[in-house]
Amino acid sequence: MYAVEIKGLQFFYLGYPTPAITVDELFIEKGESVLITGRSGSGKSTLVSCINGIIPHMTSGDLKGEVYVLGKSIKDTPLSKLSTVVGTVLQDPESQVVNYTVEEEVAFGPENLNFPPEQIVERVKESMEIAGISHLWGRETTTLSGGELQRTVLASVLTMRPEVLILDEPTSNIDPEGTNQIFSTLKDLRGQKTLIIVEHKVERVLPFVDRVILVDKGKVSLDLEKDEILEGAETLHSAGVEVPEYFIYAKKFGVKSPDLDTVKKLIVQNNVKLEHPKRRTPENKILTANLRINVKEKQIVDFSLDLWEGELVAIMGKNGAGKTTALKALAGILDTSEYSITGSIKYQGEELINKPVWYRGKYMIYMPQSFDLMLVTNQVRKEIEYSLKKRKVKNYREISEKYMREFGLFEYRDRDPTLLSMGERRRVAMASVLASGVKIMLMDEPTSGQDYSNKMSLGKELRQLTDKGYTVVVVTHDSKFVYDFADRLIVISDGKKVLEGRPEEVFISSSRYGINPPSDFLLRW
Ligand SMILES: Nc1ncnc2c1ncn2[C@@H]1O[C@H](COP(=O)(O)OP(=O)(O)OP(=O)(O)O)[C@@H](O)[C@H]1O
Ligand SMILES: Nc1ncnc2c1ncn2[C@@H]1O[C@H](COP(=O)(O)OP(=O)(O)OP(=O)(O)O)[C@@H](O)[C@H]1O
Repeated sequence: MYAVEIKGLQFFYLGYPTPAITVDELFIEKGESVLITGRSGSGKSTLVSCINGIIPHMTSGDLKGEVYVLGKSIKDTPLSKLSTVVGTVLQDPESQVVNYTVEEEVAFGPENLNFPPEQIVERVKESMEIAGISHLWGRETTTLSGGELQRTVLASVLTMRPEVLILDEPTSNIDPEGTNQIFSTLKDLRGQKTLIIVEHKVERVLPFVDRVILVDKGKVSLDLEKDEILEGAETLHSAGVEVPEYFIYAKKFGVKSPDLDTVKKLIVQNNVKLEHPKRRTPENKILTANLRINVKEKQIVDFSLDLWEGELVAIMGKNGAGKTTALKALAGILDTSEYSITGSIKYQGEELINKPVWYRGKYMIYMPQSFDLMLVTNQVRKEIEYSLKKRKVKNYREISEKYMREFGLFEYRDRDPTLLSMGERRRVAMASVLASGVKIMLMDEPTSGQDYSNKMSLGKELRQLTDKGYTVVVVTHDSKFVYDFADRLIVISDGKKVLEGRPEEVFISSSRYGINPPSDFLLRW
């Protein structure tokens, strides 16, 4: 029996004439680990929704063909039954968490199925251990960091002991070291578990899978054994998937398997010159901050930060290191009834530590991972004018037009921003932030869940902003993005700054803090 068997599948979302996914035949063996990759919107999530039964049980549309999971037809099996054989960790963990404490959340599935209490406790302990969150027993789910939340969802799926486990972009919020630990553990369960991992970043997941499937424009366009990956490198790259540079060189040099050391030797032998990306050294320091943040007597951040005009600074660190808390404290949006914040935040000499958020908003703003949370109106034009009017800018119509043109939004000026693509929504949010007059953008994980081309556009847009003198701080787990675009990298561990410098300087010793250097850096080092 196959773990997954698909024949003649087509799915049409309600009201759409073309199918979002078409698969003639696809078989996944029991115990196999498969990576499903492809650019944003290619149909990956639609495909996995047809495997876990979200389609057709929770999504309206027309499903043609057959999908069997461990012999059960997804059409004829209710979701409550399917959830015991196939578990899914979604990209957006917040939407999946419903309980007050971590252990309640993890126990939720087996409790609903009326398992005996001793069995529930045993399963909860086991899955919290696998997900690396045993220390979070008793914690309220609303106080968790993004990565801790994603691990909680993973544990809650594992308690059902599903034979097929689907992870939709599991590395988007989990730090690289954590991702490796989780995948290694899951791989040890081989033979018992079938793993289906949806991910844009092939390199991250490749060590843990047997097979790579590319979905492009709603169809499976490559289905390769891991050893054949180089044959598909260019196809993957042109389908918008992030493929490391050494794969492309390996293919050029006729190397059979993508081995970084072999490729490095050949680069030297062939006299290929590879440089690090250009960094800039800005001159005007604009901000000096020292922050100590406590919650319930426990110090979670003790951090100093200097910022210069026109630079792009990246902050990296393990899950729970204190990155989000530090950014929110700078912007003045941490709830002071819960967190105690002391220290100093000086913007061009002016002390802001006791100033309210609206006042600091003149200089800096916190942008959450989901830009959508920042959109307040139903028209692109109004969105940008709103920021200008708040600042009482008189010629707001003219200036808003200027911003819309700059951000390539003019043709969408009358559209509802929430109905635009992710890239377009991001540009609306950035334009309205700049229209509000800020000089420093504090961006929390803007690279998370973005495909390669979206990340490249984001990097280029941020570069254009820094060229104009804006300062951008980006919290991210994506070391390739940092290597490609940041001028400076700061690593935080346990709330403290432990490394700082140009990305290529920091990556030399970042592994000890759980940050794996990107292979593009290693190729040049
Ligand atoms: N509920 C829906 N109703 C209508 N169309 C949808 C719905 N969900 C997805 N689509 C469309 O189906 C196509 C495939 O989307 P899907 O979410 O499967 O892509 P994806 O490869 O998983 O993308 P991402 O990497 O961004 O998650 C896209 O064009 C998308 O706009
Ligand atoms: N209200 C709270 N009560 C207890 N602990 C808290 C509270 N708020 C934050 N923490 C803890 O403080 C630490 C820092 O959290 P923060 O969200 O800043 O981490 P992060 O570095 O942004 O992590 P991630 O990469 O997972 O998003 C975490 O261990 C978190 O659990």
